[in-house]
This record gives sequence, structure tokens and C-alpha cells, in this order.
Amino acid sequence: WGIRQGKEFFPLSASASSMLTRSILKNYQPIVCLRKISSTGFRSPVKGGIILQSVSSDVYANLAVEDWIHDNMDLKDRHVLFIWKNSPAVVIGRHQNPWVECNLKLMKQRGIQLARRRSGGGAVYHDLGNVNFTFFTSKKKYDRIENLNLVIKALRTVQPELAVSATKRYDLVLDGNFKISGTAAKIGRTVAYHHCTLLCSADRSLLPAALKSHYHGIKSNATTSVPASVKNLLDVDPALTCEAVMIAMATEYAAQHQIDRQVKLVDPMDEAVFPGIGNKYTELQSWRWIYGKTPKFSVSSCFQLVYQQSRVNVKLHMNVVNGVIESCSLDLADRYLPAEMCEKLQNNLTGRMFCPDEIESALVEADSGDLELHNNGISYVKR
Ligand SMILES: Nc1ncnc2c1ncn2[C@@H]1O[C@H](COP(=O)(O)OC(=O)CCCC[C@@H]2CCSS2)[C@@H](O)[C@H]1O
Repeated sequence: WGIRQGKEFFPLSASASSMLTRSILKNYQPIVCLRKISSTGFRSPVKGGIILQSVSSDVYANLAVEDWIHDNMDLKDRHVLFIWKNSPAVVIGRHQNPWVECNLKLMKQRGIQLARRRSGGGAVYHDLGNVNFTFFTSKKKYDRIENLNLVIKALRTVQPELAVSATKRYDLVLDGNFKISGTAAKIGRTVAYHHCTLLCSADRSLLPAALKSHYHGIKSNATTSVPASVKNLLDVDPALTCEAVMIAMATEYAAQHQIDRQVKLVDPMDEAVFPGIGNKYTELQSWRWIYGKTPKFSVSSCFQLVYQQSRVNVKLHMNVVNGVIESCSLDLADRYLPAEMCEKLQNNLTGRMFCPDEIESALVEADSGDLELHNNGISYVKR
């Protein structure tokens, strides 16, 4: 932050800047003082807006900023645009099932994070070639079409011929067909936000691969995603880079809301700016939030046991609540496996988190030594 006087700019110290940002994010009062200090130039309105851009590409940190602004800022007569990008991640909607929506195995291998956001809707892939915009307003002023029109306007300042339009689902598509942006929203009691993605130069092979589940036999009422053919803006025009699009958006947003177009860079982990953000960050990364918030589901899986040199087909049915196996039953074609072993397997699985390592250990623990497991769906392959 600094004070502009005519053409001169006097930067504030780091600590003053940080204090000012904190105050601005909470309530805009110090701006009034600043207006008094600088008699010329600095025209930050008391009522108005601010453009923030994250310096972090940590998906949990950026989602924590959204939470923080939603929970802490007084957005009556004020609005905020938050611009952010993430390292590779799949971001699922509030009411989704990660085992249905993504390829957890591939994601683990490729270091792709999994995050659950607070807004509803489907699962999307993020990387540094995908930009996200979050539009915060009061609940009254919340208007997704207005925001999407602003994105379209910004894109056309870079490429005037761009055949981009909004759909009834609030996607942005190119040539009426290829999705470049997906939308979701969270509407609170008084505050709301609409956030959307924008594909500039994302990895076109990882995007569909990360969003393809390798699990079968899951039944649930969780929100399912709506797959689409996607395109990167950079493939249409090399001028449409993430950076160009971010600048165009900030310029357009500032013009529309008549605010300073200067973008304020923020570090999500700066507790001086976002007091208490660490707790939000920790929660967003937790197993309890990412997996545990999955709406209850059931899963049936067939696998083969090799017991005393014979193969037995087994059907395992599990009910999973809050990500934990609440009950399960083993269905054996014949009564080949000793009843105690069946019971032990069932008991061992009940109460476990629904994740391959946990299931594997449950099965290994139940095994007296001569059991082998082969599976084609869920990976309970014995090590
Ligand atoms: N990054 C990105 N952008 C646009 N479309 C995508 C993306 N990744 C995947 N997809 C396609 O959209 C569908 C899912 O569409 P669906 O309509 O089901 O879901 C969405 O669009 C949700 C958008 C959430 C936006 C938030 C903004 C900040 S954090 S995430 C998926 O199967 C792919 O075909």
C-alpha cells in the first residue's frame, strides 16, 4: 500500500501495509483517514470494492481465504474480487463423493491434491493453467450473470472475436460447445459468493484422467458432476494467457465498479492480514472434511479369495457414513471360508475409514496366514 500524490507514489512500510489491509478487509475506515492524509489522487471509496490476488498456489490456503472473507468481511455495499490459481488439484463440490468423482490412485501417483470446497456443484481440475475468480457481494447484490458477462467482456478486450457465451448452467463455452469455465456459489445469510474457473492452459490429458473414478458399485445420492468437452483459451489465441486474462479481469472489474484497478497481492497464510485463517486451513486439509463430509453411500465389490489353494468368489457390501464403514456383510457363493474368519473380516472392517490402506489392514489383520485377496474394483490387495 502507499499514497499516490499526482504522479508520485509513496509506499507504506510492510507493517503499516499489513495493518491497513487487515483493516480494509474488516471495515474500510482507515481509507477515510488516508483520504485525509493525501489531499490529491488517492480515491479509494468507503463504499466500493477491492481486488485481491493470492500469492499462493496452495488450494487449501486459497479456499481458506474464501472462507475467511465470507465469514469476516462486512460486505454490505462492498464487493471483493479474489483472483487465485492452484497447483494441480481436483476440487469437488460440498456434497460430492470423491471415490465417484476422481481417480484417487492416479492423483496420489501424480501429486494432485484433493480438496472439498464449501460451495455445491461438480468436480473440476485445477492447475497453474487455470485461473479462478471469486466474486463476493452482499446476498442482495449476488448476480452470476453480471459476473460472467464481466468475464466475457474482459476476454474480449484481449481477443475481440472470441466466440464465448454463458449457458443456462452458468458455464462459459466457446463456439457454443467447448467449456472453458464452470461456476459454483455459496449463499450465506447476508453474504454470498460466486466463483468460477477459467481454463487458459491447463493440462488437457490430466484433466479428464484425474476426473475419472476407478471405483465401481458405489450407490449414493451425492451430487454428480456433469462432464463436458473442455478447451483451453490459449489453444484459440496465444494472447489469452492466464496473466493476460487476470490483468484484463482486474481492469474490467475496476472499471465496472469504479475502483482503483491496482491489485492487492495477499498471502493467505499471513495471520496479521487474515486472523484465524490457520484454523480454516487446517480444517480444509483434514480427512474429516475432505472424505468425512461425503454423503452416506453403499458400495458392493466382488473379489476373489485364495484360501487353502482354492479360489472363492466373495461379494462385499459396505455402508459408509461420514467416510467410515458403518456396517458390512460378506456374501460367499459357498460356505468355503470358515465362519469365524468371515465374522472376523466383517468385524475388522466395521468402524474403519473407507480408504484402501485401512481396508487392507483390516483384511490383513483378519487373515490367519493362508489367505490371498484379489480384487478388481477397490484395492484390498494384500501386500
Ligand atoms: N477447470 C475447469 N474448468 C472448466 N471445466 C472443467 C474444469 N475441470 C473440469 N471441467 C469440466 O467440467 C465438468 C464438471 O462440470 P460441473 O458442471 O459438474 O461442475 C462444475 O463446473 C463446478 C465448477 C466449480 C468452480 C469452482 C470455482 C473455484 S473452486 S471450483 C468436468 O467433468 C469437466 O468436464
